[in-house]
Amino acid sequence: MNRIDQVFDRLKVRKEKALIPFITCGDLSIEDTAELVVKLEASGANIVEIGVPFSDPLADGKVIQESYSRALKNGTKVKDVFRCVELIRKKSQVPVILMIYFNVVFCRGVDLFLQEAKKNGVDGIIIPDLPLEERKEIIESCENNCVYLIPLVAPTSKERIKSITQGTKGFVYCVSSNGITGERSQLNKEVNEYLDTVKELVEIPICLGFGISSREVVKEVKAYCDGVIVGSAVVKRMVKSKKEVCSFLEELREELDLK
Ligand SMILES: O=P(O)(O)OC[C@@H](O)[C@@H](O)c1c[nH]c2ccccc12
Repeated sequence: MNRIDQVFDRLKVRKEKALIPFITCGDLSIEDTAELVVKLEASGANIVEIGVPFSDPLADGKVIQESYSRALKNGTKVKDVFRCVELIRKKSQVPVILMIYFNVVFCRGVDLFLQEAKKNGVDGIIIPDLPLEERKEIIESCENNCVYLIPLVAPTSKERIKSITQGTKGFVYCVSSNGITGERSQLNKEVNEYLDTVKELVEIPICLGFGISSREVVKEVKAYCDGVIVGSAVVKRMVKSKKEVCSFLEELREELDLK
């Protein structure tokens, strides 16, 4: 069974929500990135999303763009990302999802990429710029390797939500608002209705990401989704100190667990 399903099954029984931090691979050293993932799990993360640095991250805001630039400057390549997951697997079974731009997968070769992902212990991938025409080939290869392709839906997806999510597994990533990643002081007011709409259309868990940067925002949305994804707010703290990221996660965990 895929580790992502195991996590959501467990959370469902306990009536808990998933906390999913995003970090860039290779902004810190590969060893430190792996060590941080283990610490994030101990601080309350249920799944970890790891960004594969890319030179032209068109869906990302300033914080993640700059983190990717530093990681690329450090020489981070796809093989280093796999090595990082391999290191994580020596110490932890936390589900790992790679956030990766299509070009990087394509250059490696879809099948080869997914075989390596599986071999090193990756559980899912998110490809924000995946053209629908290319999806079939990727989904097939994902199936063969038991790696889940996590679909992304946005408030503008509307009647396409069903087709975007069809045949996908793990969870649906609901983007809170159009635009790029990055902290927002407030989420758009209709986010709860949008989450209710998605929930009605899909059978797998739904998680919300984009602009979740504080305990207050988590409090507002937690009842409407099965988990939250927190990127820029984590990356910003990660470069300051690992301790700071961990206490931030503990705070969000506490909020999610408040009934
Ligand atoms: O940074 P934010 O606003 O907290 O959003 C999560 C996000 O960082 C992470 O899931 C992510 C990083 N890069 C992406 C590209 C597309 C979709 C999602 C992402």
